[in-house]
Amino acid sequence: MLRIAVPNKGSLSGPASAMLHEAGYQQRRESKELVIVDPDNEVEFFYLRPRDIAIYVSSGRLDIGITGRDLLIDSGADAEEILPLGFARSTFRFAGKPGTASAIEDLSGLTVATSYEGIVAKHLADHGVDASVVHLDGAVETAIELGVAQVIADVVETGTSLRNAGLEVFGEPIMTSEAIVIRRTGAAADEAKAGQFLRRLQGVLVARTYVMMDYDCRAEHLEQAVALTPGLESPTVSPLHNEGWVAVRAMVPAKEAQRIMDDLYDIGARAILTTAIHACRL
Ligand SMILES: Nc1ncnc2c1ncn2[C@@H]1O[C@H](COP(=O)(O)OP(=O)(O)OP(=O)(O)O)[C@@H](O)[C@H]1O
Ligand SMILES: O=P(O)(O)OC[C@H]1O[C@H](OP(=O)(O)OP(=O)(O)O)[C@H](O)[C@@H]1O
Ligand SMILES: [Mg+2]
Repeated sequence: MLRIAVPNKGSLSGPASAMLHEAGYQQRRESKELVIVDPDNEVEFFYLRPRDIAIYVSSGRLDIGITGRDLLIDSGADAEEILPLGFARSTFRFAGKPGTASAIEDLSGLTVATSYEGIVAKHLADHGVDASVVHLDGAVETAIELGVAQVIADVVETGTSLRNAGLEVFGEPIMTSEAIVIRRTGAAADEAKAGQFLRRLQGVLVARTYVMMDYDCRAEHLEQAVALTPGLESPTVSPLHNEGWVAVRAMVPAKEAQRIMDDLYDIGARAILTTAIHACRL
């Protein structure tokens, strides 16, 4: 049985369970369930605090976990990223009242409030800056107004929380984060069950980001058309009953589908269709 840690709360929880469900795994029916077994897929899911997941995985008691890259780095746990999942994207940044600081060097002698003490302390040390770090559990934007710190370091997605607190980011982003799959550092990469789990998630990522495109074009335009739709390996080309015409089928990035359809039309392709990919195994 493969043992997998899944976030039980917060920004990662809903999208992680949705992705696992899309990959064909059973997920919990209500938010108080702590452990569920999916016997058909021989997987056991443990719903844990996102911040604790790297620690469980590094201990070797759980094989795989879904967490945030920032949480993994902050934990300092002996676990490694094996697959980025493309949701819960954020940057991790310093912010303060306008005019407080414009670069990390300005933080000498100041106090930084954060929920990610591990990341911040290391980042300051790497830059040789001697600042104090105070750990807060959340809502760190308010720490400045209440005089606990002059500066914060926090997760920024839309920037709304900072704006609402009258704060501005400064300096270079400390890191960028997203949801990731982790395993214990150096754990066997090709372990059959873990490999199958990763292939399923990769299949979901591809199904979410690609569409299937079909079109007809004149044989003499095929090379031009194929340059627009190279596919993942190579497009399928089949003869049409009408002589001199071929049918082409290739996967294309969903974001570019409309532009590619326009370009194909311009070179004379017709009957251009896109269809969603429900699931895939590359
Ligand atoms: N607004 C956000 N947008 C995108 N990702 C976010 C956001 N807030 C937190 N995250 C990401 O979620 C993970 C932190 O999850 P965690 O559950 O600890 O905090 P949370 O989502 O802020 O939940 P809560 O504060 O309600 O406990 C990190 O990887 C962080 O980058
Ligand atoms: O840039 P934004 O789109 O505003 O998102 C970033 C905010 O979201 C998270 O807060 P959350 O609501 O989880 O509260 P918390 O600070 O108590 O964790 C994070 O800690 C930031 O405060
Ligand atoms: Mg939060």
